[in-house]
Amino acid sequence: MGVSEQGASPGGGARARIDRVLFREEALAAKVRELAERIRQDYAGAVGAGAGRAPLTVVGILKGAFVFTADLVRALGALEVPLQVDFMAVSSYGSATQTSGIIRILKDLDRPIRGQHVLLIEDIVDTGLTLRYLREHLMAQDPASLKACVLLDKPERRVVDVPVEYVGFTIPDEFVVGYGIDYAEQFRYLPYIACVRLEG
Ligand SMILES: O=P(O)(O)OC[C@H]1O[C@H](OP(=O)(O)OP(=O)(O)O)[C@H](O)[C@@H]1O
Ligand code: HPA
Ligand SMILES: [Mg+2]
Repeated sequence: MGVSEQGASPGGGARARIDRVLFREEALAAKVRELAERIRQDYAGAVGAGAGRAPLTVVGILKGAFVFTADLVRALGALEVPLQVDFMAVSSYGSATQTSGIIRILKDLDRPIRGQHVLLIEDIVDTGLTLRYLREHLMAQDPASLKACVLLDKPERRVVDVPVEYVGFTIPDEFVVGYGIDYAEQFRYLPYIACVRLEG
């Protein structure tokens, strides 16, 4: 496994090196299947067409959640959960390991979500600022329901309270990369999740 990968940051951040693997590909795949099964059970009878039902729209948050979203929607599809996929792109970290605290919407939803069940998909909840912002933004559009599914939860760094209905793994206060998650745009392509060590 390429745990000694190394790269200079094009975004001007420190050099970064993969330190240790937290979750291997197999562990991530098993967690995705487990989350999909929980979601299937919770939404049974509520999504799709027919009396008392509403469509389910999964909203993947780019860029960090692009891999998780792709895997989760396919796991839900394998369980025959009908859904539509939309994306938002937001950013607040730039090339740093500390949030700027300013969340910028780079891309909003393509289609209205009014009256639909919305499942927001995030890679990580850290300070909670991004998720809180997104929940408020989506709730203002009057969905039938709104839940969040987050692969990684780093509770030690939380600065705002925000509900998270589905959590994959709880992790310690370390900067992580891989499986869509970056440091200064590096390492998103790694099939595993690892801690990164900054040098210089
Ligand atoms: O809980 P928070 O402290 O707000 O941090 C979590 C957010 O930070 C990262 O996104 P980032 O802004 O780096 O953009 P990206 O998804 O394009 O990598 C991550 O993907 C989450 O969206
Ligand atoms: O640990 C992290 N890694 C990458 N991006 C992040 N955004 C919030 N926390 C993290
Ligand atoms: Mg993100």
